[in-house]
Amino acid sequence: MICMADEYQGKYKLLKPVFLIGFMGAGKTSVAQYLANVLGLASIDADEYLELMEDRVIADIFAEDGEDYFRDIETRHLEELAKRKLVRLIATGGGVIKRPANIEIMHSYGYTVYLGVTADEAAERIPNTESRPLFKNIDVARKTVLERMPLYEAAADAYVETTGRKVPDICREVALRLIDSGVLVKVS
Ligand SMILES: Nc1ncnc2c1ncn2[C@@H]1O[C@H](COP(=O)(O)OP(=O)(O)O)[C@@H](O)[C@H]1O
Ligand SMILES: O=C(O)C1=C[C@@H](OP(=O)(O)O)[C@@H](O)[C@H](O)C1
Ligand SMILES: [Mg+2]
Repeated sequence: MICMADEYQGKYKLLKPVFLIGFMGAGKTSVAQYLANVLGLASIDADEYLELMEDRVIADIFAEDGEDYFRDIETRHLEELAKRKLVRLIATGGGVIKRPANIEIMHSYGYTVYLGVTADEAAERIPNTESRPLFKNIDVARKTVLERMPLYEAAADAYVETTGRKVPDICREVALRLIDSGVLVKVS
């Protein structure tokens, strides 16, 4: 495994918000946390923020009010996070690309990194799908990945494959892509 710590220790800053996009289980939440810790960046998980603001877990929002309602509040909170003065690494929810307005928000304020994963590997990573109402089962997940693939691709400024790779290795590639694109810069 490639260890990021030695190469990347030090202070880095983001010049604009970075949005991690990709299917459920791609590792958006894990990669945002790991990268933020190693590089000393501010980060936030859009789903966790939404749950905090709404005082309900996502599974309950879907069960009580349905997906359209969830998507409306997802857009509202995404825009709010994108506009914040403190520039962050933002782990989005896997369905963020379903609304063109969300893609517009991410592109007008920041930079998107698409973390690719196969449905089969995502299912191995998240055997308990209770908190992810749209994962349902492997057949639905395979179909959803296929349907969403063109949306992720169209929305992506950069692409990093995660299948068969560990989080530190993925983070190293994400960091390199962000440095190459000029979005991530070293300050000391
Ligand atoms: N590269 C990886 N290899 C193995 N397990 C992973 C990897 N990335 C994430 N995981 C695990 O998969 C699960 C889902 O990861 P998470 O970061 O929540 O994905 P997402 O936010 O994209 O849905 C978690 O249990 C996490 O520890
Ligand atoms: O793909 C989706 O439609 C969703 C993904 C989830 O986030 P993760 O991708 O972090 O699991 C969460 O936003 C919600 O359950 C809907
Ligand atoms: Mg997540």
